[in-house]
Amino acid sequence: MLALTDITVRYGERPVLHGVDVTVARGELLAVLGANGSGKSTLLRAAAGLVPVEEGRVTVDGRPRDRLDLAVVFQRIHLVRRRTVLDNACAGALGRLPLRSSLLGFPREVREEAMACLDRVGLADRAHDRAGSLSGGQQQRVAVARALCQRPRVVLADEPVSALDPAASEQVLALLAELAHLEGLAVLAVLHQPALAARHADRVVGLRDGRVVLDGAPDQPVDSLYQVLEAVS
Ligand SMILES: Nc1ncnc2c1ncn2[C@@H]1O[C@H](COP(=O)(O)OP(=O)(O)OP(=O)(O)O)[C@@H](O)[C@H]1O
Repeated sequence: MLALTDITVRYGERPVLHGVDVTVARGELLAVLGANGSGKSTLLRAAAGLVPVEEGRVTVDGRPRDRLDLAVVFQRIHLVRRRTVLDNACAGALGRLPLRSSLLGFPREVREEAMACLDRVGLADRAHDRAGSLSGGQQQRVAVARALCQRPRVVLADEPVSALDPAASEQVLALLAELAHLEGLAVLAVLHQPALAARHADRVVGLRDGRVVLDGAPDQPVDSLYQVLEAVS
């Protein structure tokens, strides 16, 4: 479904991704692991079209990626805290609504769809509360509902649980896996916790210095990704 092929990204003169190939199948949760600075977020941003790709291509089902194909969930949860949970979920539909209709308030069918998305993440009963009154884990689930309301085929999650406690992290990862498995989405999640990836992902990709150095079973040893190269004396 999602294919990143031969992706090279440079920040100024410095290459940070060197011809990276990554695919995510429909119905699959792929975890991207790697040490700080290995290029995980840059890979996700390249997939989302948020950084210019010097070489390579991003396709969804073999076609050049369309902006609406992909929804992004960030580590820092960007909800409008003083608006309701439902309004925040509705915002996922903005990309396909004419400007005028969103200025007048979300149409009924969008509100119904957003309610269904909130139900999907287990938060329909909080729909009319202010988003800012929810816990961090609940807010991240609202962000997932907003992503779903975009009707994407691919979900890209950039360290979605880094700010959450262990129980909320398990819940959000389990939700992302469920969306992949039951809704047939391709989900790519950048993670800092190999143990979470082992429990929830279908496959892991490991990056080191902007290159893919492992790709396979989620419970394989990944220590080598985090080993600091010892200085040669
Ligand atoms: N906007 C930017 N301008 C210049 N260099 C950048 C920029 N963003 C990232 N980099 C550099 O690119 C490299 C890869 O960064 P990236 O954020 O993709 O790594 P990461 O694996 O996600 O790291 P972390 O785990 O710390 O979030 C790093 O050396 C970083 O300093």
